[in-house]
Amino acid sequence: MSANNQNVYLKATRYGKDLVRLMRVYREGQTQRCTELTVRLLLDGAIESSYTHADNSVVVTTDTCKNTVNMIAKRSPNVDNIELFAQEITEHVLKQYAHISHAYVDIIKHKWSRLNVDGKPHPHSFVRDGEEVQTCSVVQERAGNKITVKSGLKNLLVLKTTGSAFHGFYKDQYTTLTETWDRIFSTSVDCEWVFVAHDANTLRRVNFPAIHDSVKKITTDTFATDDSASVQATMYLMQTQALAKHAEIAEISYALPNKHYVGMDLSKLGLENSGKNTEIYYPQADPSGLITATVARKSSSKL
Ligand SMILES: O=c1[nH]c(=O)c2[nH]c(=O)[nH]c2[nH]1
Repeated sequence: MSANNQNVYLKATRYGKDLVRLMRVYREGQTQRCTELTVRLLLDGAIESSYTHADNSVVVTTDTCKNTVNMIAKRSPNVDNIELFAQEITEHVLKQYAHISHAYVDIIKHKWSRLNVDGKPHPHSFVRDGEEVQTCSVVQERAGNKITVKSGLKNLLVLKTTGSAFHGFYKDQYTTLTETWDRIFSTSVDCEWVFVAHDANTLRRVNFPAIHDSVKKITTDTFATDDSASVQATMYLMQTQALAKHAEIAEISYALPNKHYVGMDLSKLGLENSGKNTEIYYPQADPSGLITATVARKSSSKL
């Protein structure tokens, strides 16, 4: 049966190349820098006929999408500034292909930190010191040359051994959790913030790496120093501080798993391991709590 006979329509399209992996090395005399990325480039536009009429003439191949990422990486001085690099890709795509109306770039930047040898930064050696990644998501639209930029950090694993409580929660016949005034708090930070401006020139002036470092510092400083009443309350504190400090950020979202560490019952071994004497915990793989929130400005400020 032909699809044209059905009472259906093509509602949304988007295609391109995912998992484009690359390592960019910058050689600056004796010192070298490197950036490892995983990139996704998706396109949309006047491409309906490729789905509905097998018309490949409108298809910029996904192979070309991969080539585009690698070509821009080769000629760009900004690969380590992933938000700028992503904008260079979206801008190229809209200039090059008149029938493409939207370009979507998502980037994951993997962690390589410079190694120290005898206390000195080594010129060309690096270490993967943690699974934390930096992310960004850029959408550029031909109409009005509108650009949306999101930045993020993911998989930042943190833990504190005290300074966290959880009590006064809603109780009914299904509640078995005991209240605590002192517990381990551990989470893997997943955070994303959206920038206010919508044109390329304004966004070019934003110092994305500095804002990333600042949001990370607000996150870790607040995590460490807040006398936490709950994951919810600590998260909200992080969000309000990030918005207070950075006028460029329109809204900020977190997803924080509550990675439970449960005090072990060692009473059968004749050992006291409860209350203030809890020293041995079981790190529970699952389930974990999952607390999320987005905090935005009531009236969006301008850059
Ligand atoms: O900080 C917390 N928030 C919750 O919503 C919750 N629920 C729970 O069982 N423990 C916790 N901890």
